[in-house]
Amino acid sequence: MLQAQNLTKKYGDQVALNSLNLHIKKGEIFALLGQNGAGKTTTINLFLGFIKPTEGHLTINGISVTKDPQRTKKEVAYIPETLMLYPNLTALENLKFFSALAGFNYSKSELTYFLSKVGLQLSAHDQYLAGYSKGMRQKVGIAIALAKQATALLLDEPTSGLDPKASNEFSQILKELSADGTAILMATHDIFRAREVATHIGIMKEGNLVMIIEAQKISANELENLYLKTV
Ligand SMILES: Nc1ncnc2c1ncn2[C@@H]1O[C@H](COP(=O)(O)OP(=O)(O)OP(=O)(O)O)[C@@H](O)[C@H]1O
Repeated sequence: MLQAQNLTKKYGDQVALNSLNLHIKKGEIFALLGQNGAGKTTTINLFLGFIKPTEGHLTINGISVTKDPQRTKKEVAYIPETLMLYPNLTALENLKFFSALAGFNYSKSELTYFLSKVGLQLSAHDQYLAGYSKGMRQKVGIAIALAKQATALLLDEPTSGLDPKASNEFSQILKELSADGTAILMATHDIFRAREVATHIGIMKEGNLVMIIEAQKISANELENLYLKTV
């Protein structure tokens, strides 16, 4: 689903990402861990087509991101740390707008279904986003991903600033999405959350993916120790 082969990004002499090989399959959640500047956001931005690789190839659902960016943009949904939604529109209006941009014209009951599926209570659907908490806005972001029928979801530090309950709820929604077949790539600094939600964890250091771990095979403590030894 999400595939990178020898993917490299350089800024002059600075190697932001060095020959990354990665394959995230349908239904997998891959969490990227690593210190500031390790190359996590660079990886996500390359998949989004925001930046171009210096070398290597990357595909989403078999489609080349560099050769056919318009098609790959339709395949992915993106949730950054701070989601850019319209504060003066309601959740329903935001969802209608962004799904229309992706070419979908949903009825109100379909839009309501998506917002309810991500755990937004009915009374909030008609409220302006200006009054939403960060956790509620992130849920609207996931609803947009659902409405877009995205095959892959990319997230950059999505739970940063969320309280533990909101973060837990968000993780449960990610698990449901992956169970429905979405491939998920997530950059995070939250080791505990990564172990809890991901199927695979990659540790990055200085532009290199130095280790891939199956999340179920390691405890949170072991992962933290491994991380501290590695970075
Ligand atoms: N536009 C740019 N010009 C020059 N160097 C850049 C640019 N963007 C990123 N870099 C460099 O690439 C490297 C990787 O950065 P990246 O943002 O991918 O790290 P990160 O792992 O996401 O870090 P953080 O945890 O702080 O978000 C860093 O050394 C960074 O300074």
